[in-house]
Amino acid sequence: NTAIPATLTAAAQEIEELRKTIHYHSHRYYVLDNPEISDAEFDSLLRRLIAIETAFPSLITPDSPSQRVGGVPAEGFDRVAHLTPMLSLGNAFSAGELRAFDARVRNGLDGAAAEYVVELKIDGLAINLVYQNGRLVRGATRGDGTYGEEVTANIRTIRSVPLVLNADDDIPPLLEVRGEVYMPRREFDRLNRLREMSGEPLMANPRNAAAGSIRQLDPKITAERALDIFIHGLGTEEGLGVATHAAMFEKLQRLGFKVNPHYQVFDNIEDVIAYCESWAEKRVDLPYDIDGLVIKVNSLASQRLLGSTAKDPRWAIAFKFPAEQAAT
Ligand SMILES: NC(=O)c1cc2c(N)ncc(C(N)=O)c2s1
Repeated sequence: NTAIPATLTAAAQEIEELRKTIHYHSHRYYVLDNPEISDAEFDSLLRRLIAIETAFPSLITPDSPSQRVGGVPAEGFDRVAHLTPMLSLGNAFSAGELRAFDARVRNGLDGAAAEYVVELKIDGLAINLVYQNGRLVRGATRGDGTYGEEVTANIRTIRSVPLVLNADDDIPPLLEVRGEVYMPRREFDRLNRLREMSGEPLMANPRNAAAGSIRQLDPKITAERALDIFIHGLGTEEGLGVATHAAMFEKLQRLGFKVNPHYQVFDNIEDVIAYCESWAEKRVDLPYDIDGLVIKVNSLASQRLLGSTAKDPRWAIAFKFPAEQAAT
């Protein structure tokens, strides 16, 4: 409980150091799930930052870790245009349909063999994030793919969303990324137990709960929900400098983004099929819901060659598990 700095300059200096330290430990805890300090030590750093910012409010910036707890409620959500439209995905429901997808891809690449990245399809809410010079400037829902709802204040409350990017690697001046916001099943159960005790209607499933939490007008309510995110795609970018989807994941992780660890690269569709089918059972052990897997051509140049239809990319497809039989 050392004294609050006496001057604005000293306060700005200590705030800058505190933000760097808090950002580092927040990344280790929420993104890497590998903290170096105790929760108590982390909380005391955050309390010190908030105390100094309270004494010097002119030093508060939107990307300060103190802003995670949510700002003032919004009247409504503005409509914003995504820099690059967010496409949907074609679906495959069988191994045969995946083989057909592979044949189309190889045909589109004049017979060249294709390398695929296979990722879990998170059952959450699609979100678009824009970073300018390494700072989060906007978060939006998918909407109709071209326009979405501006929910930046709510996105800032998600601890695994970096407010500033790690400077260890060269930071692209402009970066638009897509991900899936989800509610871990344990958090969903916790919230429903609270609702049960207070006689409120229960939430139907984690996906609806995540969507409802992101669409709260009051960010303080969003901040009380332990939402999480996995970043899985790129929109507009300047200077990212990667040639494959897998290299993009490595770069995004170095920049501080949370990427789902279960992605794998395969050089043939039979291995892709085996991996997809192995998750039909394994998924029950995950702390979040998935409704399938997403298969993407790994080479970004090949993705560009294959292009997209008005709706979906020709270089990606979802492998869907049979829908859960509704609990009767
Ligand atoms: N609609 C889409 O394009 C996607 C939707 C999803 C989703 N729900 N989860 C994961 C991924 C992924 N790993 O790419 C994608 S891609």
